[in-house]
Amino acid sequence: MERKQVRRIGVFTSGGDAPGMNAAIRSVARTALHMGIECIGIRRGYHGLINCDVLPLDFESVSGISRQGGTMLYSARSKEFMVPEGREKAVGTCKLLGIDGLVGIGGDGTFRGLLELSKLGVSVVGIPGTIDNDIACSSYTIGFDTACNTALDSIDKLRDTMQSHERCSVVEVMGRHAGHLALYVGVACGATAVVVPEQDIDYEHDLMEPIRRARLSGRTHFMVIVAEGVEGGAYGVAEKIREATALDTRVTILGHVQRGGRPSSRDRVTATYMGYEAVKLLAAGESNRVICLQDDQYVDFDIADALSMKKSLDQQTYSVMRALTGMEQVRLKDQ
Ligand SMILES: Nc1ncnc2c1ncn2[C@@H]1O[C@H](COP(=O)(O)OP(=O)(O)O)[C@@H](O)[C@H]1O
Ligand SMILES: O=P(O)(O)OC[C@H]1O[C@](O)(COP(=O)(O)O)[C@@H](O)[C@@H]1O
Ligand SMILES: [Mg+2]
Repeated sequence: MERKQVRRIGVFTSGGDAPGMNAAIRSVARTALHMGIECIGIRRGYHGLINCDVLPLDFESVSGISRQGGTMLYSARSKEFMVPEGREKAVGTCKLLGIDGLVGIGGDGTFRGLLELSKLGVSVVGIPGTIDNDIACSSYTIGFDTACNTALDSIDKLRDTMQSHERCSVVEVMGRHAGHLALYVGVACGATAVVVPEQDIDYEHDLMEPIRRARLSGRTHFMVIVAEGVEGGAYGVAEKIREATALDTRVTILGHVQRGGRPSSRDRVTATYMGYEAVKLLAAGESNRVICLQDDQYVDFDIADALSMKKSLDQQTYSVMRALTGMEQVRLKDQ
């Protein structure tokens, strides 16, 4: 059977925004135009798809957006799309506009939505865009690098005042369910300890002892990084430290500041490649794929397979962090 020609595609951003999403939008629009395909921007994620909130994209309308944080198409979390009636309306918009394929830029939730749309006959491709870096089939998600650098800028500043006042800083980094960002930031800032939801720790051995050892060797300020998803969050961890060590402890929740700012070169370039690959797949008649980075290569993966995998914490990075913070030394001495 002859394949239907792809003449018009849609692109949208969904879930938590991430620096680099604009570069992905630009790449999708320009690659499509380059291939003779029309590109329609859908605003406000699945909410916009349900309500036909659209913005046709031409070559000029995506000019100069790569250097901007956020997303020119806005992002949203849509409850209506979670029920079949909402999804039927979204399919109705695709039919009304004659959309032959959709590129969704977002995280795991967005991909679950794409999978549902594909079951209703819409061709879909996902691009991983989230500062959480929690998509199992891809070693990298757009926004992670910029978010790490933003967190580091703040932590470097915090260090100055913590050093002056000889305090213990407990910094909460984003990640509802994932500690990738916290771990990476912890290694980069030379933290005293890092606490993530994926790894149980023995607070006395893994947190209080490294602090005491550092104090004994002359250090008078401490930096503890906590992922948002850890039970009790940064406040819970700070309370434990205060009780066990009587240190003057201060909590900083970095929050949404981590999601903003000018995207780094890594995020812009990765987003550009992924946008290009996504359109190529749709144009070739493919559907139900996620663009991934694996061993420095851009590859694609079945969405259902991608969603069935859970991304575990990088054990090499975790081991390096433990060795350098002193968390591991305490254990070895005990054995
Ligand atoms: N299981 C699902 N079925 C259909 N749509 C979903 C599903 N999970 C999430 N979505 C849609 O995707 C949106 C974004 O998901 P969310 O988890 O908030 O962000 P992210 O895509 O960044 O992980 C949700 O608001 C919802 O509209
Ligand atoms: O913007 P909101 O709704 O406050 O959500 C905050 C959450 O979004 C994130 O920034 C990104 O998560 P998603 O990519 O899954 O949307 C998480 O790190 C954070 O826990
Ligand atoms: Mg998510």
